[in-house]
Amino acid sequence: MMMSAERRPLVAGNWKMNGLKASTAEIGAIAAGYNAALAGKIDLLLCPPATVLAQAATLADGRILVGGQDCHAKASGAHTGDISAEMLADAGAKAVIVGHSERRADHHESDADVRAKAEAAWRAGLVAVICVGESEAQRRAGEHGAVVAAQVRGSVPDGATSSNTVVAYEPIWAIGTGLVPTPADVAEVHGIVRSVLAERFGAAAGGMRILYGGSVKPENAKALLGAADVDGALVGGASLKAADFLAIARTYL
Ligand SMILES: O=C[C@H](O)COP(=O)(O)O
Repeated sequence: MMMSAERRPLVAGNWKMNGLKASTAEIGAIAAGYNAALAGKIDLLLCPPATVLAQAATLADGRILVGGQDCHAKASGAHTGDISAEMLADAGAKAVIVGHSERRADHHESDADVRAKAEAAWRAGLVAVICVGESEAQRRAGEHGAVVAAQVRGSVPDGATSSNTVVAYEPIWAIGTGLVPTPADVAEVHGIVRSVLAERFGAAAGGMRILYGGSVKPENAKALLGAADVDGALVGGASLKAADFLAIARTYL
C-alpha cells in the first residue's frame, strides 16, 4: 500500500441514462450544498446525460465539476450519435468517465477502446475517469485481482498522471445491486490497482486517485471510503438526489 498526503478525495456522481432538464435542479442543490467545509476537503464531480450537460455546467457555476459519461476517440467526423471529448469540453465538462462496465457490456468496448477514449479525454483537456472491475463469476473464481490488474494495464494509457487520470474500481456485481464488498476486499483491489500504476508510472502512482463504485449509499459510505487506498467514490443511484450525494460527500468532514 502506498500513501500520499497529496490525494484530495473525489466524490463523483454518474447519472447514467437518467435525468431530464427538470432534474438539473438537483445539480444546483449539490453546488449550493458544496460549502466551504466540503470545498476545503474534497472535489465533487457530477456526470449527467450529455443532453443536460451544458445546463448542468451553468447551474454548477464553477463550484462543482461536471463531466461526461463517455466520449468517442476521435475529435469529430462521421460518427452518428457519438459525442467527442472536445464537444463535452465545449459544453463545460472538465472530466469524462470512460470504460464503465455498462459501456464495456452494452457497446463491446475493449481495453484498447477505453485507452483510446482516455487519450481523447486528455487531448480535449479533460480528466479521464477510467473504470475497471470484475464480474460476479470472476470474483467467485478468485480471479478479481488478475482481471482488474489486466484492465488497468490495458485501459490506462502511457502518460497518465495524477492530474489527468482517476481510476474507478467498480465490481460489476456491486453496481445497482445493494451488494457491497467488505472494506478489506475493497482495500485489497485498490492496493492491486495502485501497485500496477506504480509499475507503470513509478512514484507518481502515489498521487493518483482511485475511487470505489458500486452501491455506495449514505449508510455505507464511511466504511467503504475509509478503506486503505480509497480516494473517493463513483456513485450511481445515490447521486440522483442531492441530499444523498451530499451525505456521501460529508463522510469526509
Ligand atoms: O458509475 C457508477 C456505478 O456504476 C455505481 O452505480 P450504483 O451506485 O447505482 O451501484
